[in-house]
Amino acid sequence: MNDAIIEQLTEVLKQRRQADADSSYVASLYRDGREKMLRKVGEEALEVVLAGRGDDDQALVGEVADLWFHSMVLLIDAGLEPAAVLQELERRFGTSGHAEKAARNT
Ligand SMILES: N=c1c2ncn([C@@H]3O[C@H](COP(=O)(O)OP(=O)(O)OP(=O)(O)O)[C@@H](O)[C@H]3O)c2ncn1[C@@H]1O[C@H](COP(=O)(O)O)[C@@H](O)[C@H]1O
Repeated sequence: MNDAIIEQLTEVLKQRRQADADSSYVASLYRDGREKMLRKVGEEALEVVLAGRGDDDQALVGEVADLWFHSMVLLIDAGLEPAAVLQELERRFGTSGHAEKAARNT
């Protein structure tokens, strides 16, 4: 498995800002703008929900990959680094969700 895929894909997604929308799907998302990206994220999230109700493991993995991919494009379009999400997960690592929520309410 390629552990560096998020980093590598991030570089490709940034390079695609200069690419031709006719030959690059990512460039076509940048061209079509934020609303198109948000619509894709919403669609892919729904597809994750539908696949999660089914029993096709590969379909679920594929839909989550589509959601992660489109979320990465959104983050880059917003001037953020996908790695920031990894850092946030790392920051949360080891803190129980219940404990974190209780700390928020005190
Ligand atoms: N990981 C992905 C990736 N995952 C999903 N997709 C595309 O996301 C699109 C969305 O899937 P849908 O089923 O919703 O497609 P659709 O109905 O054709 O989409 P719409 O017409 O509704 O926009 C499909 O065209 C998929 O091919 C991706 N396209 C690109 N990448 C990566 O991005 C790189 C750059 O891609 P290009 O910019 O196209 O060269 C590629 O080398 C890959 O590494």
